[in-house]
Amino acid sequence: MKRFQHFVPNLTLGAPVIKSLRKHTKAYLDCHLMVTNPLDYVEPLGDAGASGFTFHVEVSKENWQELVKKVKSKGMKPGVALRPGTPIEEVYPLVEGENPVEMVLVMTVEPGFGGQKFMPETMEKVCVLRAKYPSLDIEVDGGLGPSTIDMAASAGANCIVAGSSVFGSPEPAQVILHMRKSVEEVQSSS
Ligand SMILES: O=C(CO)[C@@H](O)[C@H](O)COP(=O)(O)O
Repeated sequence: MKRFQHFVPNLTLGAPVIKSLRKHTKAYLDCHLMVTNPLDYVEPLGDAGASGFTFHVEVSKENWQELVKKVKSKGMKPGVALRPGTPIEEVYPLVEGENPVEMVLVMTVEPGFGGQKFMPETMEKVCVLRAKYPSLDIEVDGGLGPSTIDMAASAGANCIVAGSSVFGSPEPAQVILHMRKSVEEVQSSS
């Protein structure tokens, strides 16, 4: 097994992958930086054509303002992510600051691996955020699929990250459609 990122700065899915994808698509390329030093990746990812740059609040308490400024200056949308055990209050200053993040990613599993079980207790954070910030983009990531999407959508999440449920399905388009509908239904009823 090879471990990248700390001894060397490479990421398995880093700027070279984004650069290659960008040649073939105009799609929104959402990058979630599960690293301790996100600042080091702003320039390479921006130059490669990333659309969104989400860093973790747990590692950015000292420099989030600088990070947000730099991310915006590279034409990307700044987001902040938090682990299941991190209190939601920690992101408030980043949403309410002079130069705010534009998306909050509430992790619904411990970051690191696909295929984990959705943690329903994280939905309380989504509800609190949605009540406080009606127009904020709220993303959820981990264990999302047809059996969990309604919980996330009704809590107020509007950006859904899904791996196993989509790529493990014989009908990925149907799974995406199902999740999209669930989010749209909540949006049209509120
Ligand atoms: O990488 C992580 C968590 O860090 C995963 O949560 C994937 O982003 C989504 O995978 P599934 O949970 O949908 O398999």
